[in-house]
Parts: sequence; structure tokens; C-alpha cells
Amino acid sequence: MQYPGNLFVVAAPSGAGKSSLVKALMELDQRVSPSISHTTRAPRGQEVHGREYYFVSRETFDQMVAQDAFLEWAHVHGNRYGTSKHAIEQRMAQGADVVLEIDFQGAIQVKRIFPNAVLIFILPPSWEELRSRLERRAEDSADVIEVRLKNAAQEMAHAKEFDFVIINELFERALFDLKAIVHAQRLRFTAQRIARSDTFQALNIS
Ligand SMILES: Nc1ncnc2c1ncn2[C@@H]1O[C@H](COP(=O)(O)OP(=O)(O)OP(=O)(O)O)[C@@H](O)[C@H]1O
Ligand SMILES: Nc1nc2c(ncn2[C@@H]2O[C@H](COP(=O)(O)O)[C@@H](O)[C@H]2O)c(=O)[nH]1
Repeated sequence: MQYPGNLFVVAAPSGAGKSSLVKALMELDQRVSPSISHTTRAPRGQEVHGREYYFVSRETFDQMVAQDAFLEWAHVHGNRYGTSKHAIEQRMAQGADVVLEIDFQGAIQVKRIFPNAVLIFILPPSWEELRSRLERRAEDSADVIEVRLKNAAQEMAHAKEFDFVIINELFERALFDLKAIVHAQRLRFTAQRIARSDTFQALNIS
């Protein structure tokens, strides 16, 4: 599949800061648009259906799987999460750059379908800081935090399969790195598109 928009995939262990970084990126860069995933997880305090996620029952999710409605989906921390094809294809066709905030399993599925997708992994600076961010966020029960920390080691082992790794210690520094990656990739994609087109011929440049 080839679209004029770019696809960026950001993954991280829970609490490393990917949602905060992607939100800050979108505030600075209007060309970046989020994908809203479907999940069987229950909404957290302030979350709204259709804004953070489409919160659906397992039956609805399974129906969507059967209908081949997902670009990718995975079991994460005991729930199901998926990116619907509808969520991204229309916007990429219109030339938007879409950012997916998904887990490593989904990221690997996306790379198989869109080899040009840029995979970015966010790491926390330490285990202690990861735990303390999850606790300070105060959105999940102690049990859920333990499950997420237990899964973090397995998730981080996949960082090497990503195109870029950002260590989110100082937030502003990590945001700068994320912006730099998006910018550099846009330039690379532009060069690739020009190479595929007859732009050089049209400009009479050999
Ligand atoms: N560089 C940072 N320094 C200190 N705190 C941070 C930093 N980045 C993010 N945080 C805080 O850490 C907490 C977790 O961040 P966030 O919710 O963005 O993580 P996440 O990776 O999206 O987690 P999840 O996958 O569970 O949604 C939030 O309270 C956020 O404000
Ligand atoms: N494979 C996918 N993973 C997804 C998707 N949407 C979110 N996620 C990942 O789930 C965990 C937990 O998220 P939370 O909101 O419950 O904290 C996190 O790693 C997300 O990136 C998706 O569509 N596909």
C-alpha cells in the first residue's frame, strides 16, 4: 500500500511517557494526526469514548477481527487493542502523517504491511523511574501497575527491532528527539517520492 502521508509508530512500556510525548508533538505539529484505537479495556477516569479510544465489548472486537477491520491488533496487559484500517487509511490518503501509539507486537505487524513506517521505541531512564511514573500517574490499581511492570521487561527486549530508540529522561530533550526523527523522515520520504516521480525530468535536471 502506498499513500502520500507518512506513518510513525511509537511504542514503549506502560508509563515510559509515549502518550505525553505524542500529545506534545501534535500540539507543535499540525501535520501529525493521531489514530484512535479500539480496546476492550475499561475507560480510566477522564477518558472519553472516541477521544482516547473506542471502548468496545469483546464481542464487538471479535466481530471486527472476523471482518478483517484491523490493520493490526494484539493482546496487551490482559486486554485487546487494535488499529482499525478505517482509522488511518483515509487520513494517510489525504496526505496526513499518522502516529500510532501501539505495543511492540502491533508495531511489528504494521512494519510488515507498511515497510516505510518508522518505528520509534521510548525507554524510561530506569526501572525505579518507570514504577514511580506509573504510581504518580495514579490511574491504575496496584495490581494493574504490577502487571504492566512485569510486562515491561519483555516489551523492552524488542526495542532493538525498532528504527529509533529515545530515552525519555528529560521530557523536553525526548520531545526534541521525537521532532527531529519526524522531520528527518519527512525529508527522506520526500526524496524517495521525488526519485520515483518524473520531477527531475519535469525540471530538466539530470
Ligand atoms: N520525562 C518525563 N519525566 C517525568 N515524568 C514523565 C515524563 N514523561 C512522562 N511523564 C509522566 O509519566 C506518566 C506516564 O506517562 P504516559 O501516560 O505518557 O505514559 P505511556 O507510555 O503513554 O503509558 P501507557 O502505555 O500506560 O498509556 C505521566 O504521569 C506523565 O506525565
Ligand atoms: N497493538 C496495539 N497496542 C495498542 C493499541 N492501542 C494501545 N495499545 C497499547 O496498549 C498498551 C496499554 O495502553 P493503555 O492505554 O491501556 O495504557 C500500550 O502499550 C499501548 O501502546 C493498538 O491499537 N494496538
